[in-house]
Amino acid sequence: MTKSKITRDTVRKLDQADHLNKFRNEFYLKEEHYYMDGNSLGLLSKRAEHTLLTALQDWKNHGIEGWTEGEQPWFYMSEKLGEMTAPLIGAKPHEVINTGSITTNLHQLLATFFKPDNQRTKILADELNFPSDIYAIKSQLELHGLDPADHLLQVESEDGYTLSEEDIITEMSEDIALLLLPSVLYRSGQLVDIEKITKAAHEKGIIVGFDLAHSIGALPHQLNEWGVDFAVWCTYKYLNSGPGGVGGLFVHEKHTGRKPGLAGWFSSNKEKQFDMGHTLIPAENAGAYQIGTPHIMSSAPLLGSLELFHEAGIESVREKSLQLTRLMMNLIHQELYDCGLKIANPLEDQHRGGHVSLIHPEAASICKALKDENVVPDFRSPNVIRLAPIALYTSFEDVYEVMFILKDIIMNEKHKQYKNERGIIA
Ligand SMILES: Cc1ncc(COP(=O)(O)O)c(C=O)c1O
Ligand SMILES: Nc1c(O)cccc1C(=O)C[C@H](N)C(=O)O
Repeated sequence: MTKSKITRDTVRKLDQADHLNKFRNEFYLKEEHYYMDGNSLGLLSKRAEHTLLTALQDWKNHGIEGWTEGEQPWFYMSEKLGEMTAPLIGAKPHEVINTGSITTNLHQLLATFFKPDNQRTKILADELNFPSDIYAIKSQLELHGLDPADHLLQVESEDGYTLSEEDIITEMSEDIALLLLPSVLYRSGQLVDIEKITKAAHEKGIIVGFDLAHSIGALPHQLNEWGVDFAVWCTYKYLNSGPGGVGGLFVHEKHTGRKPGLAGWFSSNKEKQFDMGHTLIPAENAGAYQIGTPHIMSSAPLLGSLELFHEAGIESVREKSLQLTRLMMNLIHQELYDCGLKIANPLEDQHRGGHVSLIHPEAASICKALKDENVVPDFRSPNVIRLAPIALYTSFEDVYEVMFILKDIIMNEKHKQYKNERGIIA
């Protein structure tokens, strides 16, 4: 933690020295408004707006021919997005495709990779993962006639917020077929060591999948080098593709040719697709794991959004993100030490993702008070306030302002006028 006092002057100097500062103008930010929820839904950029409008224009100008004509031909958009995403996750272009959502892609890849046999019938996961992932695992087990109560193992958390990598490795027994973990835990923001876990699982003959929802666009990955078997993610968080934006998936090239568990005509080799045969000839790349017609209007914004990541560079994004979250934690130590807040995310750079996670017994009412003061946090039941300063559009001075607004709310008990319970969307 820093020793010298952080002042407004300190943070202004950080903003002046910030070479990502120029990207702020690319986004629709409201004046005097502090958006700290880009880990749930990122903000609209002008580039994303432009590529979405271009898709509409292509439809207007070309009708059905838009599949192959126009500025952004729809037939190849999922592959193009995959290519553009590959550098963000350390993948080869043919290992990535944008399609579906996290949950549907997870169903697809569990159907593809989970092949219980006499020896291996179990899936290893953790008790802190997002519910949808666990629901998908349970339904896939049931489709195989396996009872989740016996065949789903969930690594327990000691503190209710973080996982011990050693505990995960200890659970890797001979009867486990597949391991699924989040890269960054959605509540606490803990970053799991993907390389270490993958290596340990492979030594035990276990297939490894990761849910990158809370790390893609916030930090770099090396999925190909680390040998991860498959991964899924959404693009509406740090990648700013908009609500319901297209998801993505990665299948390591060592699995090229593996038959998709859930086939559809968009799993086809593109040259053969319109032969309309009843025997699927799958694409020879990650495209094989698509199912049906791509959702073009939910994919097009990502084209523009990814341009920004290419210009900024994911290493620089991570560097600034760490600086922002470190500043936030330092200000908590300096200004909010007696506000009853506890930092739930790991403090070390190599163990935390892109958001800061604060625990407070009145977290729900504090979040409501923050919203009324033009700060957008999010609340996760029962007691977590998540704050995500985003490298491409949050300034250091924004973080400073937010911390003083939070201090004022708690010290002056402004949150007491709100009910300490969640809203419908938390
Ligand atoms: C870790 C994680 N997994 C899964 C989901 C669900 O994703 P989707 O609704 O896009 O399928 C989310 C967020 O909604 C998430 O944060
Ligand atoms: N996917 C969401 C949605 O459809 C509505 C509201 C929020 C979300 C989210 O993405 C929540 C997010 N995954 C989380 O970490 O809590």
